[in-house]
Amino acid sequence: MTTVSHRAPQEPPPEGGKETSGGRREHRKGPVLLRGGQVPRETTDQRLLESAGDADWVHSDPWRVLRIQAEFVEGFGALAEVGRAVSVFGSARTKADDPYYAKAEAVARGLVGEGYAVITGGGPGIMEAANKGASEAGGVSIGLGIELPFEQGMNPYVELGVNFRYFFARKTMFVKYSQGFVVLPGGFGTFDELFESLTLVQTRKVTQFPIVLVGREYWSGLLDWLRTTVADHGTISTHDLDLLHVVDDPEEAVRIVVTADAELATASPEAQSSAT
Ligand SMILES: CC(C)=CCNc1ncnc2c1ncn2[C@@H]1O[C@H](COP(=O)(O)O)[C@@H](O)[C@H]1O
Repeated sequence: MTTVSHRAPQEPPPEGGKETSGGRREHRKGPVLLRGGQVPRETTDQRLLESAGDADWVHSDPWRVLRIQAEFVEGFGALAEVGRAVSVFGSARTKADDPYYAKAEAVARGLVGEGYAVITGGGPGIMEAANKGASEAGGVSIGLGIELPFEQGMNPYVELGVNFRYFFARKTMFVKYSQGFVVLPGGFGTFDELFESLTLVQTRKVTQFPIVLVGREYWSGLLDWLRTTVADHGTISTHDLDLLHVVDDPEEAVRIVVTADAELATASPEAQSSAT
C-alpha cells in the first residue's frame, strides 16, 4: 500500500513510479492512477523501512480503513440473521402530532403484519414513528444510527441498534438488508437515501427493489420536475420514473412492497443478484 504525498510546485520532479512508453512517469495504486506531480517520490516500503523522518502517515489513514472495515463487519454481523426487512426513511424533524408521523407508524405496523422487520436511521421524527409502529406491533424494530456532531441518540423504540460513524457504510446496510424502501416526507438525508436507491436500481446494481413514496402532495413537485425538466433534458429516461410508486395510503405502500417482494421470490437467480 502506498500513500500519496502532495508537494509544492517548486519541489524536484518525482523519482517514483514507472516510465510509460510515452515517456511519462506514472504510478498505480489499486484503482488509483497517479501521473505527473502526483507520482510519489518514494515507495511506501521505503518509508516504512526509514528509521528517521515523519511517520504520521503510518498512524492516521491506514487505521481509518480498519475502522471502516470494522463498521461493515459489525453491521453485517448484527443484521445477518434479521430475515426479510423493509427500510423506512423520512425527516428527522417530524413531530409526533404530524399526520405523517401516524402514517409512518401505520406503514411499520403493516410491514410487521406481513412478517417484515423494519429498519430506520434510528433517529427522531419519521424514524422514531416507524420504530414505534414496528415495536408496538411486536415486530423487529431496527435502528441504524449515525454518529453526528449534535448527539441525538437512538430513539427509544429501536430494539436492535447499530451505530455507524460513516454514512456510506450505514447506507450499504439499508440496501443489503432490506427488500424495499418506503420513503415519507423528508429533507436532504431522505433525498440522499431515495436517490441512492434509485441509482442502484437504475444501474441494476439491485433489481426488483420497490421504492414507495408516501405523500402525493409532498412528492408531486419533485416528480413533476423529474418528468418535465429532467426527462426533457434527457438526463433520465421517462421509464426510470416507473421505479417510483407514489401513494397516500400506508396499506397501499405495504401492498406494493409485498407484491414486488413476492415477484422477486419467483424470479430467476440473475434477477435477484445484488451488488451489495
Ligand atoms: C433533529 C435532527 C437533525 C436529528 C438528526 N438525527 C439523525 N439520526 C439518524 N439518522 C438521521 C438523522 N438525521 C438524518 N438522518 C438520516 O437521514 C434521513 C433524514 O434526514 P432528513 O431529516 O430528511 O434530512 C433519515 O432517514 C436518516 O437515515
